Amino acid sequence: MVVKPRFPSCLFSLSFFPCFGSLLYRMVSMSEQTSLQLPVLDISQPVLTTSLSLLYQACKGWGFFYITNHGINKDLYDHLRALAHQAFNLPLDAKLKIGPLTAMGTYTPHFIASPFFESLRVSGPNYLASAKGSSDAIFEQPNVEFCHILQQYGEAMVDLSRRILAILLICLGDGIETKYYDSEFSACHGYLRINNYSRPEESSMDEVEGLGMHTDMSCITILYPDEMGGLQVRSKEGKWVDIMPIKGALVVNIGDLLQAWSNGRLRSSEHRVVLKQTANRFSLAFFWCFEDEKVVAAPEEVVGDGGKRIYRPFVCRDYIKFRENSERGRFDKVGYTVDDFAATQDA
Ligand SMILES: O=C(O)CCC(=O)C(=O)O
Ligand SMILES: [Fe+2]
Repeated sequence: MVVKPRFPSCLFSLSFFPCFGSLLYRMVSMSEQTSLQLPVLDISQPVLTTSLSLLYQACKGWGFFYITNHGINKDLYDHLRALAHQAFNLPLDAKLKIGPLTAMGTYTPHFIASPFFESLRVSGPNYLASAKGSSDAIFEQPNVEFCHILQQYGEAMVDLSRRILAILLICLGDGIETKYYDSEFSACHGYLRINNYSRPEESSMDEVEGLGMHTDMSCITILYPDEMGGLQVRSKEGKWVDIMPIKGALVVNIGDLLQAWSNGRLRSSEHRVVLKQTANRFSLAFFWCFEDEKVVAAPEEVVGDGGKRIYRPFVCRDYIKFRENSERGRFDKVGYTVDDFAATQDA
């Protein structure tokens, strides 16, 4: 049987790739070795009902999966990477002209999240205006190419986010997508974080944390990963497992807002980035979020008959403020999550 969600192009088929955690081989004994199998959704193909249950299992267990045939080609990514490289290579005082927090964009310098990480944020819905604000602040000449490519990438991510979200709602049960997609998710907005990682050549450490353990404050995150790898997810038992990059695939993960909205049925997992090589690492993380004033509350049908509500309803903005106040300058520590903010005694 084929399920037809509202966006015809969001139909998908699914396969599995085994992902063996190479780091894990050094960290745990042989008997504890874990191999992680995450579903790979071909987002251009019809969705089979059997595939939905496999996807749901992955989202419940790990909160991560891959998508292919997503329409973002490697040339676009390479081009964006080259242009972003020019921006990150500018002197610090030029980059600081963007932020830390301006209406247009945000630049996060080294030593905020980690000594090895800096990032540039481009916000929607007008990705062109946001990119232009940053670009005009840092480049001496207008950089039209940089702005247009960020606009193209941002808009493509919005479209993908909507399609992925519709599929995830279908996973949550009959009629959930039809009843709640428009009423709950139509005012969602997104932003792109361009992540640039570098570690010093002279470090004697085998590996360093490029981005400390955290959960994402999104409904979903779409990641264009670096082919060198380094992304790791924390299992429920607390073990770190590699999310290996797959050629041509994007990585999707569930964020805190969807975990709360789904009453914990979709998992927002802790993850981090480890740097094993001295080469520059680059990733594009797109966060699809509820609007600030949204009251996040799991609907009755999602909680299920006789189910207990494990989060109290909360305003999205209040959670973001809680996270910002709790985590400033301490990204390297165990971050707070939506559980710390809104879990009820039934959690
Ligand atoms: O760079 C990566 O692979 C992951 C980045 C990430 O987790 C984030 O930006 O929230
Ligand atoms: Fe993340």
